[in-house]
Amino acid sequence: MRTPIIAGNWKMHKTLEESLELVKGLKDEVSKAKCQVVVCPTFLSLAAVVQELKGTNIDVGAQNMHFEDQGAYTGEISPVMLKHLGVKYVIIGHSERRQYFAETDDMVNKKVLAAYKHGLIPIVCVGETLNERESNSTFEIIGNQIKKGLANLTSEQIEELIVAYEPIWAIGTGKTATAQDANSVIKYIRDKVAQMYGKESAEKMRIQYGGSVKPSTIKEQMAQSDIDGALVGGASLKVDEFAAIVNF
Ligand SMILES: O=C(CO)COP(=O)(O)O
Repeated sequence: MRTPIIAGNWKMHKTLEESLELVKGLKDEVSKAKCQVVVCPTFLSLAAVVQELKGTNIDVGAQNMHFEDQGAYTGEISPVMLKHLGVKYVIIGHSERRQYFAETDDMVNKKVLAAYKHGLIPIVCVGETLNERESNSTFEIIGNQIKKGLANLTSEQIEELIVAYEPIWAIGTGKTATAQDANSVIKYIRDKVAQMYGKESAEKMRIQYGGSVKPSTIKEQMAQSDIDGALVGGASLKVDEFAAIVNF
């Protein structure tokens, strides 16, 4: 049995004060959640949010990081820095990073390896554009992202890793993939990983769905055979909505 994991990706939202207000509100509301709960604030709020959530059932993740330990990379944050803060997860290869900051599968792979080097658990995002979906290349695109992004890992690392399947056309648009469609792509991801690392490890790996997840969509999504959680954007910015999702 895979324990469900639901994470909030706050993207570039919330000042430090607003971040603290959100997690203070969330603490009690999600204390009885049956899934693992993660929030991913901006870098500037990470330290304070980690402190505020000590002793609660909410873990903290970062939204990105560099793959080097340190160096002349102006404006970047390293895995060492995240680990020292008490951050547990890191989102890698979000489609917005790929689209606006030119992240490639090769960089994604370097970041995944760097995350493990420093004891962080990666949440690796994959997903197809609307064009790719309409030209029937979803499986090919996702297959390549998985093959390249998850190269050179051990089966133990795969068992800990989290993949987030986020169809790009469903992000922030209010359109969700049907739960059945999402489940079939997620099953494909699991098969692909099974080819690379064996069925046993692939069965342990958790795969989230992301893209306009709301309180009204989560139940059906979580009822699917292979969907093990959600990566939530917009709806993770409000206490009542994120709490309703997590307590699905
Ligand atoms: O990109 C997402 C989470 O990483 C999804 O965002 P929305 O839930 O706002 O569509």
